Amino acid sequence: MTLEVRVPASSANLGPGFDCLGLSLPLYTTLRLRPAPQLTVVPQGAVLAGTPADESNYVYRGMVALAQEVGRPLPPLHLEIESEIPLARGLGSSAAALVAALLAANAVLDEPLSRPELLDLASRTEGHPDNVAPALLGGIVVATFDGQRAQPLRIEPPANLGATVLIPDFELSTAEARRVMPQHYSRADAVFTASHAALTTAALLSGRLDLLAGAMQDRLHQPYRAPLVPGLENILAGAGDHGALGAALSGAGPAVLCLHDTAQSTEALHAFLRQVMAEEGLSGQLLDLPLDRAGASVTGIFGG
Ligand SMILES: Nc1ncnc2c1ncn2[C@@H]1O[C@H](COP(=O)(O)OP(=O)(O)OP(=O)(O)O)[C@@H](O)[C@H]1O
Ligand SMILES: N[C@@H](CCO)C(=O)O
Repeated sequence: MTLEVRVPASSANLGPGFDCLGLSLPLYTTLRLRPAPQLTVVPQGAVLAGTPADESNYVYRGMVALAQEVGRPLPPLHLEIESEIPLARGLGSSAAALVAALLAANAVLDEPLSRPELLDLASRTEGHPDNVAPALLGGIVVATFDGQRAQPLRIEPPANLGATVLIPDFELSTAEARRVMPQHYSRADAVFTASHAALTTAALLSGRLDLLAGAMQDRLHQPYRAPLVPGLENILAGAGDHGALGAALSGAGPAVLCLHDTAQSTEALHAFLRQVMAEEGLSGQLLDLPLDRAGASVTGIFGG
């Protein structure tokens, strides 16, 4: 019998909610596992081509981290991993892989950790909760993290909230996109960003989508990351004039998230994004997606 864990992509920050706000998107990482005489790791499909097929695989390392946390060894396993989430694009591929690993190891070891403890461990491993919390819980999540414990609050997405995601063909690692950020900020930039993050969260919670364009402004990370993402400044400045409710760098980038009203056509927004891509010589894909509301799922049985 096989255990299957499926975890959605996520878009972190939503502009000003750096390291604390994110939403879940319906592209999935799927992990299937069963007992085996010895460890076998099989990455499947084009997205995971080139990822390690041994104990150094990120998913297996996540499983080992949970086993160490609870002081219990993992049995030998056969793991199959596949993913629809492009790597290092700002769509939470590492968070989905980690959450899948922790849920799988927890199931194999008879659930030693609760869901809140799993979120704490995932947040400690990633360093912030804004991808792992929506990956686990689905929907939109705001979360604090003190270095040990995360406090999430899940927000049910407004019914008509959709995402248009521009996914460039190039990779940008989160580590590199964090290196370009300053260590210190002016009080004015801190107040600007905190107030806009609070308004973004309140707008999402109350369904005031008309406030998002003004609310999703940030002075903490996007201005510093813009040189790494051709076209970002133009998209942030112009998406609202082409039907977007708000726009932001997705996670650490280079993907860009535009929120839209699903009752409205996204034709003008796509035309605008394609025009920016052409001006910048940028190749990539545009996807219209609903939000994922269910979060991670675990089905099947390990063993037997
Ligand atoms: N399913 C997977 N199997 C193996 N390694 C993976 C998998 N998913 C992600 N990774 C590893 O995580 C790296 C990407 O992590 P990174 O934090 O840089 O970007 P991201 O998670 O895609 O984007 P962001 O954190 O900005 O949303 C990949 O280059 C790869 O090493
Ligand atoms: N908040 C994180 C998300 C990406 O992992 C960042 O922007 O660096």
